[in-house]
Amino acid sequence: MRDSVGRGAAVPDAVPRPPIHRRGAPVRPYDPDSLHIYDTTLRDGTQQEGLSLSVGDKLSVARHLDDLGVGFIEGGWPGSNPKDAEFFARARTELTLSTAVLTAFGATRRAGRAAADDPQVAALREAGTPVVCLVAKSDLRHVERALRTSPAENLAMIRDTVAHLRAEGKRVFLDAEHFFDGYRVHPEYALEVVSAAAEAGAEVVVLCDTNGGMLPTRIGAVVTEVLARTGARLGIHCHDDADCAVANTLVAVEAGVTHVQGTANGYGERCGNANLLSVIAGLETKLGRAALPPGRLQELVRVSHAIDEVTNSVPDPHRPYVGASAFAHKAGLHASAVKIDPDMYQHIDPAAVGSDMRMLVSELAGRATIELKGRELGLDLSNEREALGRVVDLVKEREATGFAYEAAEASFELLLRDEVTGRKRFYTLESWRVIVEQRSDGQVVSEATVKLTSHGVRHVATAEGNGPVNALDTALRDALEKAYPGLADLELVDYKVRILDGKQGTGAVTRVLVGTSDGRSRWDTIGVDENIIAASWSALEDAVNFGLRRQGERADPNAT
Ligand SMILES: CC(=O)SCCNC(=O)CCNC(=O)[C@H](O)C(C)(C)COP(=O)(O)OP(=O)(O)OC[C@H]1O[C@@H](n2cnc3c(N)ncnc32)[C@H](O)[C@@H]1OP(=O)(O)O
Ligand SMILES: CC(=O)C(=O)O
Repeated sequence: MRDSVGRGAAVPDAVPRPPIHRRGAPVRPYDPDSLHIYDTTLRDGTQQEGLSLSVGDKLSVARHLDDLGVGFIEGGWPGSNPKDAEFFARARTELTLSTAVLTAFGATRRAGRAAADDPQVAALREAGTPVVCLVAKSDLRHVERALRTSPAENLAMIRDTVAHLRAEGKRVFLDAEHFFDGYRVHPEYALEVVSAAAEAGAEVVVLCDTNGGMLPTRIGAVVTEVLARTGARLGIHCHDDADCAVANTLVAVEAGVTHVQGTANGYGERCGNANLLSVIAGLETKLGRAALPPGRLQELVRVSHAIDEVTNSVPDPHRPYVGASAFAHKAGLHASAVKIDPDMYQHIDPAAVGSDMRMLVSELAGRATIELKGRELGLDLSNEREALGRVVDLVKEREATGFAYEAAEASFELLLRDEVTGRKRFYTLESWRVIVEQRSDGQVVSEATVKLTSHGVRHVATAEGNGPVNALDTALRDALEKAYPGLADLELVDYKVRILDGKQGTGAVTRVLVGTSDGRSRWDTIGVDENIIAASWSALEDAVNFGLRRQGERADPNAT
């Protein structure tokens, strides 16, 4: 066998592959003590620009995290502000955690002061949590320039504060701030910080990439060295400024850390923290480490979205594992392979994290895409090669004129069902008309008239609306409601317009997307035309037709 550049090198026929743990049970059993999953959403997560949580919100996020099964929830910095202090006070009576342990975060004592007399340390003591996480400087430059104290006093601040809190009966973790930057310039001092903390009784020393600029190779190498030279139990806390926080965290685990910190959805200061949800998924599905109690990984998507809801964040569809697009397939070639085996274009089984595979129909689709989409819609199209070809052609033709079916799945479903199960119509349209009138008092009113025939009866309806589309929608439904009273349940809930550049030589076209709800579910339809009202009409007609099909209404056999 020759290689692709013809060098004639021997290539083994079968390259042995490393095991992939993505479908089987984790290799190591769940043991929350041997691998700490430490969430800092309520502390570092709230350092994100634009994110501010009430005490009630914080309690609610804590419940979601506990539901997921993380080992530790850092509730905040009790010495920082009244809200965080109140959180810990209310947590005592209002928060019952089943898997997680609540922790309080704060700094070591101030320079030149006894730990017992430091008000900030007192707040940590009084927070009432069994665990305290201290932040300490481990970069000599920060000791000298930010703390403005001596290297020895910084070590004393660490020892005293850890020992004091241990004597108070607390478990202590220590976040070694700027560890990786400090280690590069003054490795011996950074190691002294780790040893000082561990010797004073810190259970875990957490190496922090505070500025988020590290790359995985560096993290792996430093963790290996620090473990070998200190023997301390190590943790990892990474920021995402170089877009490597999750990778850095996983590499640190492979190098031997047994405590990982991160935030839900990666919220956090500047570019955010390591997304703990991705870290958990990576640990479980790729490294064979059980990060959560059995059965909880399937809650990942739900918990991610629930926390987005509380924090008032728009879920990013492209988030790995939990985003709506994480297992959505658009390219026809991908779909053709996925049809044979979803593993061919998926790095894990979406069900493992509580997600689903989805097919996106667009101009990039092929027959396999449509067949799989049909399967999602309950249609077996495996023996419908010709119909599939027609649908692919229709989709491509229409998308070339401005349609975008991936945003309007209901319109696609109508198109597909028309092609494979036959047209189903509920009325014959005679005409529609809209008048927009400005009256002498300055008021602008819209009035629409729709004329149609359904089951042999002609209906004419005129309606006013606060705009031409609203008037048309009302008139269409008024006209049809006698034949189909169930239409009263439908409501137009979203309306979006986009002007698209025309193809060569033609004018610009308008794409209208309409969202409709029946109070239980929502569907999206599309219309495209040079005229905005005509585009809206098409989208409204699809919305009504889809609603009537969904309600199982009887079609009009004479409708055209
Ligand atoms: C890397 C991280 O993300 S760590 C978490 C950072 N989070 C926050 O800062 C949010 C909460 N912070 C706060 O509410 C306030 O900054 C407080 C209450 C902690 C302190 O407020 P202030 O007393 O007004 O001090 P200020 O914020 O200006 O400066 C921080 C002080 O802490 C000192 N400090 C910083 N790190 C440490 C440490 N690890 N141990 C002891 N002292 C420290 C600084 O030297 C500075 O001291 P100075 O007042 O003598 O100059
Ligand atoms: C402790 C912490 O949040 C950091 O070093 O980034």
